[in-house]
Amino acid sequence: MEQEHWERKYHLALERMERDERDFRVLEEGLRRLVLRLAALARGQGDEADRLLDRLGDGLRQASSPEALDPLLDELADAVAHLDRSARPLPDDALDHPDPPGVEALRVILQRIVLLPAFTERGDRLRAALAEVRDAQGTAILAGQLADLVNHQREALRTDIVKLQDLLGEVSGRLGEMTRYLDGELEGRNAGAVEGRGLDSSVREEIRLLGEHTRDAVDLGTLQRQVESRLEMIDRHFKAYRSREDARLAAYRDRAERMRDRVEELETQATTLQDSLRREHELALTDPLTGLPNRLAYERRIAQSEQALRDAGTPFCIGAFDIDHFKTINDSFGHAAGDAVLRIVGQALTGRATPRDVFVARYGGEEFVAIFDAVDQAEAMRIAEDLCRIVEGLAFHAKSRPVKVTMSGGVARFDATDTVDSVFERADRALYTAKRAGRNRCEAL
Ligand SMILES: Nc1nc2c(ncn2[C@@H]2O[C@H](COP(=O)(O)OP(=O)(O)OP(=O)(O)O)[C@@H](O)[C@H]2O)c(=O)[nH]1
Repeated sequence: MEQEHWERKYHLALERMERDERDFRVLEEGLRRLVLRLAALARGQGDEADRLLDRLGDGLRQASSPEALDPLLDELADAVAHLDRSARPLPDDALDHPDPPGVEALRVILQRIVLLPAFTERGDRLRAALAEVRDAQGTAILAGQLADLVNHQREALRTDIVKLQDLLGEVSGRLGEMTRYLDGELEGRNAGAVEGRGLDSSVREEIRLLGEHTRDAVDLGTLQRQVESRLEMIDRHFKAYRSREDARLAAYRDRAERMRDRVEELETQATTLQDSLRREHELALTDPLTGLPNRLAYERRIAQSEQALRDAGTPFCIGAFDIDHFKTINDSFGHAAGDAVLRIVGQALTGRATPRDVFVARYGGEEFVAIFDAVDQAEAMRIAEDLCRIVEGLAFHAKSRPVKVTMSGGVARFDATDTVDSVFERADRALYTAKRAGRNRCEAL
């Protein structure tokens, strides 16, 4: 509202000045006529002066502006200065008399001049000068002064108008820019909203003061100073706001940067932790000697098979395996050789010869356990015997001597009434049956 108020005020001032300029044009025309009439009055002072007055008359009719008459007026004043002192003076009452028309016109124009505030001082002087006009010389000088005055005021007026237009352009541009900036700020950013509102109210206050101070400004200079000082204040608020905003943004970026670093650090830690947990988990489920799944892994795995049987009716069997006369290997070739046998047998049981869906784990000591998913007992037996053949086929040497390694197995199918323990117990019994039956073979129960 305040902005609208003073903008309207400036536009009014501009209109007034344009009106004044039109008045000046009328004034200029009046001056032209006045000089012609004064020239007519001055006629008869001498041939030289008359010739000049003729030229002045022509010049006045053709000249586009009073400045163009300056040289002629100078010439005229010069010629008049050299006239015979006894030349005929103007009649004493020439200025008071309603006639001749030149004097009346002069009066009218002077009245207009003195009505304009900017002319008051000069108008008074002109009026005084007018009272002194008694002869052609005085007439020419007065005409020159009038021309000067009009030119001077018209130039000053034009300069003022240009200045005012520049000022208005600057004010509108600056405020427009600021308004757009503030609109964007207040709309888009919550964090900066408080600061933005602070700036907004400061700017509004400055605009209010601007309106208040300029309301009473009487001339363009004062108006300009007021506007400039208010704009300077607005600029200062704006810059302070921008520097606070920049600082806030820098702090925010810094915080964001630190947070990103921290998140990266946490992500790395989480990955490391995950890796180590996975390793721990694998270790917990792996037999360290053979690298095979251990008994715990077997227990988890058989729970899954049991679940598949209960959910989808998928049958499965298990096999219990034990290396034959393992104690003898230990006793004959040492515990390390026994360990080597365990490793080699373990690798053979989980190697390429074993079907992919057969799960084999080290159960403990020299015992292994297998889960045969989705097969009946006969198929499980066939696979178990294959495994025994694989072990039998291993070429193991200890102390450069070939050592015969064989394995016996017992197979049991997981029945609906079975538990993990009961099925294992049956497979184990089948294993001992195989042992009793001569080893290196498999039995099923
Ligand atoms: N080297 C080694 N020996 C083990 C390990 N675990 C158990 N043993 C040995 O394995 C042997 C098992 O022997 P037994 O249970 O008597 O049976 P066996 O000699 O295999 O005879 P059968 O099973 O009847 O054929 C024992 O001597 C244990 O000390 C092990 O991790 N490494």
